[in-house]
Amino acid sequence: MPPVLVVSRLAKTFTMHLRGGIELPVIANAAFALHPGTCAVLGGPSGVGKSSILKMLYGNYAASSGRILVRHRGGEVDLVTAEPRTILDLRRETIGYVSQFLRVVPRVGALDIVAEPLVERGTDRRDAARRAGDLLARLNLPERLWSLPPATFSGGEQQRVNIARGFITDHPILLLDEPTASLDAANRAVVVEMIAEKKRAGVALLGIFHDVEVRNAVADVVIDVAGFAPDRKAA
Ligand SMILES: Nc1ncnc2c1ncn2[C@@H]1O[C@H](COP(=O)(O)OP(=O)(O)OP(=O)(O)O)[C@@H](O)[C@H]1O
Repeated sequence: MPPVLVVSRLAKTFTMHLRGGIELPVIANAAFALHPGTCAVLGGPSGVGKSSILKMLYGNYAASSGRILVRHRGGEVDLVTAEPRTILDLRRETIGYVSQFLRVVPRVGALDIVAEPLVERGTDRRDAARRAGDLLARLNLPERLWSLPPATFSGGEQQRVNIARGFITDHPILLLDEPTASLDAANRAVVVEMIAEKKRAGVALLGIFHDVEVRNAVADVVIDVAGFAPDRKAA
């Protein structure tokens, strides 16, 4: 199967504008590809640039140079040079993202937060709510919490709402930033199973997992981000 996303010669240098413009090279020459039906994992020690890569792939951080070619609407888009509206369209249609923390919307209940991405894409509100409920039940979120805004939920409860929201759509590419960090063993196992289902559905996943057991259970390939480190002597 041809890849759905190809990264080549990707580099990121942060410029610290409030520190006299100090340049901090983090990634030089990253190269890898994501394939349908597989889960790749970004590996390497803390601070090596795993989150920075994930954020560039979602368009949150601008790359300094290189290419991120994504198969999108039957064509190909380079995320590095794409217009903001193209990036928004990519997020709508092609690239999903489960962040580490839920962005809580005041006064919106958990079930509606999970259903929202489907409603936005035109799914009937009742069907979307049913699918949201199925996911929340699967992730063991007590039904009495479904109508409440998650602001007061525990860290693990918020993370499960976030996972349900990220998994409810059918994006062909799914980025996962430590989705199991605050979960207990039972719920980690549910997420591992949900990732396996996405793979069977042909989704290409890329994630950061500090939990070794989860990583071993889901990873088809490990991308060693330390191999993309800039040459400090030359920098
Ligand atoms: N917005 C930013 N501005 C300046 N420096 C940044 C920014 N984001 C990340 N960095 C720096 O880039 C380097 C890589 O950070 P990043 O979060 O990508 O690493 P990581 O491999 O995901 O680490 P961890 O495993 O600890 O989460 C760090 O030295 C960090 O300080």
